[in-house]
Amino acid sequence: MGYQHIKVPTAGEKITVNADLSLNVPDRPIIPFIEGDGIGVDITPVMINVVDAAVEKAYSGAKKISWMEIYTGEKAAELYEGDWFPAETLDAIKDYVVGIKGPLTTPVGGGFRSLNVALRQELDLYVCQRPVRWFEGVPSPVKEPGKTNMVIFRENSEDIYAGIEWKAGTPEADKIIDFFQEEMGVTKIRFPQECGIGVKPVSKEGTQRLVRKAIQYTIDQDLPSLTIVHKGNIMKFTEGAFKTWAYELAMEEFGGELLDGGPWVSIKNPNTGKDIVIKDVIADAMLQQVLLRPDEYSVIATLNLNGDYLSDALAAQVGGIGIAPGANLSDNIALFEATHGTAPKYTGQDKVNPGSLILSAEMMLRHMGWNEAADLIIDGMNGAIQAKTVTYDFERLMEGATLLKCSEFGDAIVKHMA
Ligand SMILES: NC(=O)C1=CN([C@@H]2O[C@H](COP(=O)(O)OP(=O)(O)OC[C@H]3O[C@@H](n4cnc5c(N)ncnc54)[C@H](OP(=O)(O)O)[C@@H]3O)[C@@H](O)[C@H]2O)C=CC1
Ligand SMILES: O=C(O)CCC(=O)C(=O)O
Ligand SMILES: [Mg+2]
Repeated sequence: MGYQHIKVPTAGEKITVNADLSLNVPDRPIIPFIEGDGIGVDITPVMINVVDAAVEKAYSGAKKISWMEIYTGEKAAELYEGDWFPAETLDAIKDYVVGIKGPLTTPVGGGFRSLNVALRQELDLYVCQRPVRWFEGVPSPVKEPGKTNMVIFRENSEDIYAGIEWKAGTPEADKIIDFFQEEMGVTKIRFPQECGIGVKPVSKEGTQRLVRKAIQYTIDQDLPSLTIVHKGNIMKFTEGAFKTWAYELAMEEFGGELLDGGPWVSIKNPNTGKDIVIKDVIADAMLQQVLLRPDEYSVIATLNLNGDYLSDALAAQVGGIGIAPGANLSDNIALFEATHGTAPKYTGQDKVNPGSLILSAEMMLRHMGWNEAADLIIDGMNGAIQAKTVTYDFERLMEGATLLKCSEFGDAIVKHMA
């Protein structure tokens, strides 16, 4: 395919997807990447160096990634004459099926809508998978951070996060308010004048495709429980329905049985014969549960906004969003990205922690079946942290640590690859 600005590497081949959704990964796959705005300029080159070093060390030249830069955000706007979200970026991700991105800026309270959310929506990347684990030695605000080991499955296409909203005072907002009041009998809009309106779509299909992935992951990884997190006591037909549909799926597709009359459900792991408990917790209570009793939670399935809040909160528990990785997944496309944003005050200072994006790349290598290279990244990360050679976010909380720049932390990870 001919692109306007994307330069396809001359060496390398596409990863392709088989009918059973497994991947064919050539020894020289072309991987598209978006550098990202703000600190993207700092962390993305470091991520690429670390991944290249791990792949070289693991396979001695027999495998190598051909990186292909694609553009969204500020860099795209410069290159594509004001187009922040070029169509060929989407084409490239669809075509190459595995990619990685740095963070992208979203203005608050006006301006354009989130490009991160737009990528998820346009590519129907309906799972946002965010693992939360502690690396020994990382400073944490809790006493026993090692007890926090969870994987969040955040619904990535629906909810109030879909961006269906109208500004206060516009004819559109007034029209919706009139409709609610005059045709739907709504009397609870406290101040109908100058009132913004947002819509929260939550569907059975959207819920169940997310929960199906979360349950399958719990089975495949031989984990003990899945917790549905919702605010269904208040938002009955959106968050409450999410809970109901999640339990229904566990019963209907995974042979679940009610525990003590329900609503908790038990399913059997078909691979190990062990029981898996499917339970639910209301979202506000969950925020205190994960702090006080983290070892009772393993896999979490939740709605888009809850998942956004919970992933930053849990990241803080194990050392902060400097090392919180993530993946956006559809059935055949995977776009990996850090949990954090563009941290604009640090742009270009070679200062921030590249760990989040590096660990996102580690997830990408596992997705590709390159586990040896992924293992080296984990070894390198462990080694750099245990040597107390870390970026500012850890250094300021550790005793006797050496402060490294972003790029130097990347070098330390490479040095400590076993
Ligand atoms: N997926 C994406 O691309 C995302 C994009 N965004 C966007 O990013 C922009 C900025 O958002 P903001 O709310 O400030 O959140 P950020 O996640 O960008 O930053 C908040 C704080 O988190 C810490 N932090 C973030 N990244 C790192 C890192 N790599 N290493 C160490 N510390 C880090 C810093 O803390 P400290 O000040 O203590 O040093 C920083 O000030 C917004 O436009 C937002 O929409 C936000 C989230 C996700
Ligand atoms: O798109 C954005 O700007 C923010 C997204 C975000 O916070 C997230 O997905 O975790
Ligand atoms: Mg977030």
